[in-house]
Amino acid sequence: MLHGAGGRGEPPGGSRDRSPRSAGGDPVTAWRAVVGRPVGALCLGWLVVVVTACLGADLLAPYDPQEQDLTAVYSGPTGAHWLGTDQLGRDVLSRVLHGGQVSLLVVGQALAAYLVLGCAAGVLAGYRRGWLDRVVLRVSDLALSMPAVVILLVVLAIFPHDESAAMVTLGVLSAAGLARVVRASTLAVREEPFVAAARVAGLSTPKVLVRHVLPAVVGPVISLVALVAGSALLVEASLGFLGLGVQPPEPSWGGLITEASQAIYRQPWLLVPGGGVVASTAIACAVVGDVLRDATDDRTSREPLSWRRMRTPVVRRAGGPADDTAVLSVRGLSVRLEDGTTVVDDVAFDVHAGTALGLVGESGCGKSMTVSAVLRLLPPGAVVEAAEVRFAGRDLVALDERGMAGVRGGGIGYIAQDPVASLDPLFTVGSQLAEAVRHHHRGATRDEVRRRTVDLVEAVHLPDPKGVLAKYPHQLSGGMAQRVAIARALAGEPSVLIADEPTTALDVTVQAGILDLLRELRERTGMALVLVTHDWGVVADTCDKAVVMYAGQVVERADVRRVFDAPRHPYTEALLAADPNAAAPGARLPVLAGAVPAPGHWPDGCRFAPRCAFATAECARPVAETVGHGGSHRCVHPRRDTTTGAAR
Ligand SMILES: Nc1ncnc2c1ncn2[C@@H]1O[C@H](COP(=O)(O)OP(=O)(O)OP(=O)(O)O)[C@@H](O)[C@H]1O
Repeated sequence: MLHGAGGRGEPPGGSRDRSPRSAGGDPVTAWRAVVGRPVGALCLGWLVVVVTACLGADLLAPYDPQEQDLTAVYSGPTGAHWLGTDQLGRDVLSRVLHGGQVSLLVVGQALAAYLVLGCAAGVLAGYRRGWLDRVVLRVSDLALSMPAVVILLVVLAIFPHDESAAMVTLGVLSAAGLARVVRASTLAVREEPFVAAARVAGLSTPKVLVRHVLPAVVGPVISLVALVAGSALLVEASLGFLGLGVQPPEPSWGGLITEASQAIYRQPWLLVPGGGVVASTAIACAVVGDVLRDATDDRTSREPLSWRRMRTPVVRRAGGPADDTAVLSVRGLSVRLEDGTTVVDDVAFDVHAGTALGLVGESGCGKSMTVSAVLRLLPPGAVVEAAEVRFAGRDLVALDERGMAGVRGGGIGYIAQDPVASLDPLFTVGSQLAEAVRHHHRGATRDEVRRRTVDLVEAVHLPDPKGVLAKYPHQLSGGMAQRVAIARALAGEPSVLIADEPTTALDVTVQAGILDLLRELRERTGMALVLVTHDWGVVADTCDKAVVMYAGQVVERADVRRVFDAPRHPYTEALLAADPNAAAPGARLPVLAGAVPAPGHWPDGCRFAPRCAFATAECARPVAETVGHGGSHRCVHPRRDTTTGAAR
């Protein structure tokens, strides 16, 4: 049966632009990717030449495909017959071109059935769910389990030599695979806020499907169609070769191969034109499909910060020495994007084994970029500069890409902002956890991998581990998905776990459960935690130290208790005052007016000055970090240190 392959990949690590439209669903981008790769362009060019030549056979073929010349049988290539002649002296080039018309027509019929049925069933099942979804899944299971060749033989027994009937049947049977892929893409896109918004806006279901859902699945579909076209062509040629398809003297590519095989000792050359055109066209379809799949694969193109886009260059710069007692110590870390804007500026922090560090700040302050820079998982074109990133005694700045690949997941685990989006909708939890276990425990037996996946699910306290392993990501609640994401991050037994907003999308009770789990894992394994958050409640509950970021810089760093009791930077103070967790019932919640300036528009002096109630002319000068009393701040008018009484 003809199945398109779905690529597998490591989980994405980023958070920006989750729209499936950018998930490689854009056909223009996909075709550009094909043309941009020499092998893709070559194969696409070959397909265009073959299809055009066959469609224009009436004009291009030098002879009538049936015209015989018994004085020139088995002639081999000559000036008059470029590809030679066959046993009846017929021109082989003309027969290849006309035969291609027949073969491509029936392949086209198979693809039409494949596309119409696969897309319609997949979109309706994924969008409507319920009984329709169950029926489509059962029917596709049935179709996938049926031996396609036997069914084709039955169809050809009922409709002798009717290649169209056989190929349409093939398309229908193969559509089961497409329906499943389209269903999975539709399931993902139907939960997108823009689809919900379209529904709320009153768009009818067909309009929502055509305008919002179908465009998102176009990318995977065209790559599958190209892959399936190659396989269908081979099936058509095989039917012709077996004498079950188009009958002589009508030319077809399969028939040409049969005729050539009968004259293999007399004129071996004859096998080259027929066999060559079938093989090269099928290979070209497969290569184009493969390149398209790479270009449209969610897992490679969805996230700018994906695990696959990890060739972020790193440049060493001058800066203070790392703290050797910390498991992760960062000094002078900056991130510059492709357009030259700096989004993270000279950040430093330390995390010790068994402790938790909270990276706090408003949205856009550079928290996610900072942790992504440590892992070197940044958007294409971004550059990391660092004096030192020391992890477990190793200098990560000196590591090449191979070395970093070993650190990711194994040494430093990462949990992305959106746990559901980081799980592949096409595979069960079990297969995704097993993939992570196999990656980190090379050589583990099947039983060991299975045991370890169950252990991981148990470690994150998910009830009924076997049931959970059999589930697909869309069957998990947000809290379950987050626990699965944590389990997968634990597969490599990391010594540092970075969690980017691990509780943002969860309700309060589930949030508390996840934080308890992270705390318990830290205590049990001695792993260090870095939590990226804008929620002071998470910092208070889970962290030992806090690093407050504003406009790409660290503005304050101290023990959590100290930050809560006596914040030194006015930004920290204002952020704490605006924290709803600490608000007095009935009292108005103070609001921090204004917004974080965008990168590239940062003031020269203190970046917080335009929003600061205590700013003076002094603040227009660059402000250095002041270190002391177990912390640091970057302010010329720090708030009173109530723990010592010092104004500065
Ligand atoms: N892929 C990207 N391309 C261009 N700019 C980006 C990209 N990702 C982030 N930025 C910019 O970098 C800056 C820092 O973003 P970052 O995501 O690190 O902030 P954050 O503090 O983690 O915010 P949030 O809590 O919203 O994730 C922002 O101004 C953001 O617009």
